[in-house]
Formats: sequence, C-alpha cells, structure tokens
Amino acid sequence: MTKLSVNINKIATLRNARGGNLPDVLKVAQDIERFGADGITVHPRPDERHIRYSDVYNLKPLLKTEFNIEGYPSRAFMKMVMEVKPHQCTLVPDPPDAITSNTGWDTITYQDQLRDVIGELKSAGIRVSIFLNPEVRLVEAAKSSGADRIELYTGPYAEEYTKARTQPQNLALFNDYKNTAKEATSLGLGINAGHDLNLENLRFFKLHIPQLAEVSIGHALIADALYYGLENTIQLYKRQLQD
Ligand SMILES: CC(=O)[C@@H](O)[C@H](O)COP(=O)(O)O
Ligand SMILES: NCC(=O)COP(=O)(O)O
Repeated sequence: MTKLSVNINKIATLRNARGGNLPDVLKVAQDIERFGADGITVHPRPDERHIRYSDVYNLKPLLKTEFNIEGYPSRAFMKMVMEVKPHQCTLVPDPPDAITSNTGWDTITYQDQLRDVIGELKSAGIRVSIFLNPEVRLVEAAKSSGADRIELYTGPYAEEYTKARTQPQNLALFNDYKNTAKEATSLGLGINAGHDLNLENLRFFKLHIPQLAEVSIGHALIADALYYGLENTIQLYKRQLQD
C-alpha cells in the first residue's frame, strides 16, 4: 500500500488568517495521525505565510508517524532541517516568492549543489527525496547526486487528468511519468509523488505507478475535509492508495 503523508500547510494558512491559534496546527497534525495518515508533510516558505519555522520545531517531538519537510535548501532551511532531523527531506527548487511549487529540479545543471546538500542531510541520517518533473533524462543525475527517492511533480498530470476526464487512458503525459518511474526504479531510487493530487486523479496514478511508495497531499485533501470531515477524508484518500 502506498503511504499517505498529509501536508498541513493549509491548516496553518487558516490559523494565520486571524493571528491566533485556531485551528491549532499541532493538535490537527496529531489528529491526522490518529485518523490514519502515515505521515505529516510541511513545506515552510521563507515568508512563513503558512507553516512557520517554529511550527516545524514544535511538531517534531509530537509526531509518531513519518515527518517530511519540503523546501528549497537555503542556509536557513538547511539549519532548521539539520536541527529537527525529520525522517525525510524533500528538496524543491522554489524561488522565495513562489506562490506554490510549479516545477522540479534540473538535476543536471544543479547536480553539484544537490550533491553537497544531499550529502549534508544524509550525514544526519535523513532520507532525501528530490522533486522532479517526469523526464527520464533527469533521473540519472538525481541518482548520482545521492538522492534516495524522487518525488514526481504531479501538477501537470492533474491538469491533464481534468481535461481527459472521460478517457484518462489517453493522457498524453502519462507515459512520461511511467517511464521516469521505471528508470528511477531501475537505478534503485524510491518513488514519491505530489502536487494537486485529489480524490479523482489519485487512483489512476496509483494503479499505473505500482512502485509508488508515498504521496503527499494537502490542498485538495483539506478542501475535501470541509465537506466530508477530516477523519472520513483521510480514509477516502487511503482507500485510493490500496494495492
Ligand atoms: C512540493 C509541493 O508540491 C508542495 O509542497 C506544494 O508546493 C505545497 O506548497 P504550498 O502549500 O505552499 O502550495
Ligand atoms: N509534495 C506535495 C505536497 O506536499 C502537497 O501538494 P498539494 O496537495 O498541496 O498540491
């Protein structure tokens, strides 16, 4: 079964809207674990508009499942990750002003930078995943930079899936995802995926990428929870991820 890591950025967005502590991000994260999630993901951004660096420190001792911290490896981010020591760090090439992540790493151009950063994280026992576009040519450099996994950037997949709703098997892009995953597996890299995954498009992705180890989902899952409740929503997503 593929693991579900719930991204709680949007819980923090709601909290920050009033400046108080409602909802309580730490409590919600613990409840999400209790409701069956396999992990918690956070993606603190430099402006701390949702998850704050202090949240990341406060979450660590409370969490019982896998903790995944995502972000661009600035010095401030690296200091925090090295101190918190999550189970996994997912490196994302976002510029500081990104509204949300919209591309993966060019692992060929940034191979030296990635190798240094990954070496540092791995020396602290942290598993490292690299956010990657579905392009076979980028996989070998991801491997030689020392990553343990890739996280397939599923934004373009989600967009195509919505367009091809009636005949998803015609998804033009999908072969790129399959081939990238196949290449990664053959080189010994694990496969994660994330961005804009939702209750409609998740099952198809899971069925066609059987090596999928973990997905991180936030935006759609938290939106669905407004209708179905958090506990039910987590179970609905987990059902999509069954083998
Ligand atoms: C890497 C990725 O796809 C997610 O972490 C996503 O970027 C969430 O970040 P926001 O919640 O800021 O959109
Ligand atoms: N890594 C992807 C993630 O954590 C959540 O992305 P989204 O579901 O908020 O688009």
